[in-house]
Amino acid sequence: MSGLIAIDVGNSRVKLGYFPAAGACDNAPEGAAAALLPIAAPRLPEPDSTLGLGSDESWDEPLAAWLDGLSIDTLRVAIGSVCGPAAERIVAALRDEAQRRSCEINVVGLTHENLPLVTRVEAPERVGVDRLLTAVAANRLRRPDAPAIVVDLGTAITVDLVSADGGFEGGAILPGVRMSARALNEQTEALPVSEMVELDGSPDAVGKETLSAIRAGLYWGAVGAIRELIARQRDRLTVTPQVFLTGGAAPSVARLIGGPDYVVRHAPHLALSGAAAAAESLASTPGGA
Ligand SMILES: Nc1ncnc2c1ncn2[C@@H]1O[C@H](COP(=O)(O)OP(=O)(O)O)[C@@H](O)[C@H]1O
Ligand SMILES: CC(C)(COP(=O)(O)O)[C@@H](O)C(=O)NCCC(=O)O
Ligand SMILES: [K+]
Repeated sequence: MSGLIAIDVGNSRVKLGYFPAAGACDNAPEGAAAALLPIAAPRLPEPDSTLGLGSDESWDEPLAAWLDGLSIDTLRVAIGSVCGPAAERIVAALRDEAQRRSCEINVVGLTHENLPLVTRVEAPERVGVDRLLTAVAANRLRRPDAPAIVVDLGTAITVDLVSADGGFEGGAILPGVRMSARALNEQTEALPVSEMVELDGSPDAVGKETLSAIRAGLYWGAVGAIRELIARQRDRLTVTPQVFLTGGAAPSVARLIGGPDYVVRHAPHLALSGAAAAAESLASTPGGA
């Protein structure tokens, strides 16, 4: 059995997902649900199992344990990266594992050039491939007549527009929650660092001491910025968009982003699923991987 290992290399974490059926097209929905989807866009592949690796952790043990649980005889890998050193590290770790297990390894790097996605931006090669991968995934999730807005709350926060014809139109980039927390600490004399765990749950907007005030600002600042960007992107559209939310900070803000005229869906593995969808489309392209 081989399946596919999709990898999304971000600036904070490397995310791996195992897709046992990637390459096969047996997961398209039937009946009424199928009528809601474009013919060329079967349902989004979902990972059976995922692994997240932080840059300051050791990777060998968790990676070996995760691979043991998959019982695969070939490492078929599709990788999308916005952080070169972490990408090199994970590919080296996988090659070591392949050698140790005497199994074949095949790594495909995903770039704007081999994704099933039209980009309407000035320099597609400079757009983070994670943004493009989530757009590929959004094209598998959205109704064929509806545009999508994809919000990725990672190291940075991105809010991107995918038009109803499936094109990546660009979007907005702002500092992520942890990055903002660190900047407040590093660039002032008096402000402490607010740890991420302290952002779980909605803080009171009127902080009664410094840390509570920082928490209020970071949390509601991110929520407000995202809501404003969605509203402004939505203003350009004639059809109500579907909004998809992903990334490390998505669970804590998901329920607060919804607006009066759009529906928000939390999709935890959007970039991984987009990478699996891209690998599927490459495998079905003559001359593809
Ligand atoms: N409990 C939390 N509350 C708010 N934000 C969080 C929390 N946990 C993680 N984050 C945010 O998620 C980011 C990591 O998300 P991730 O999607 O893995 O990033 P990347 O793709 O950039 O590596 C952190 O930088 C931080 O901003
Ligand atoms: C905006 C990003 C830093 C987000 O990365 P992440 O938060 O997922 O680590 C990444 O997509 C990137 O490096 N982009 C390059 C510039 C661009 O997308 O236009
Ligand atoms: K990301």
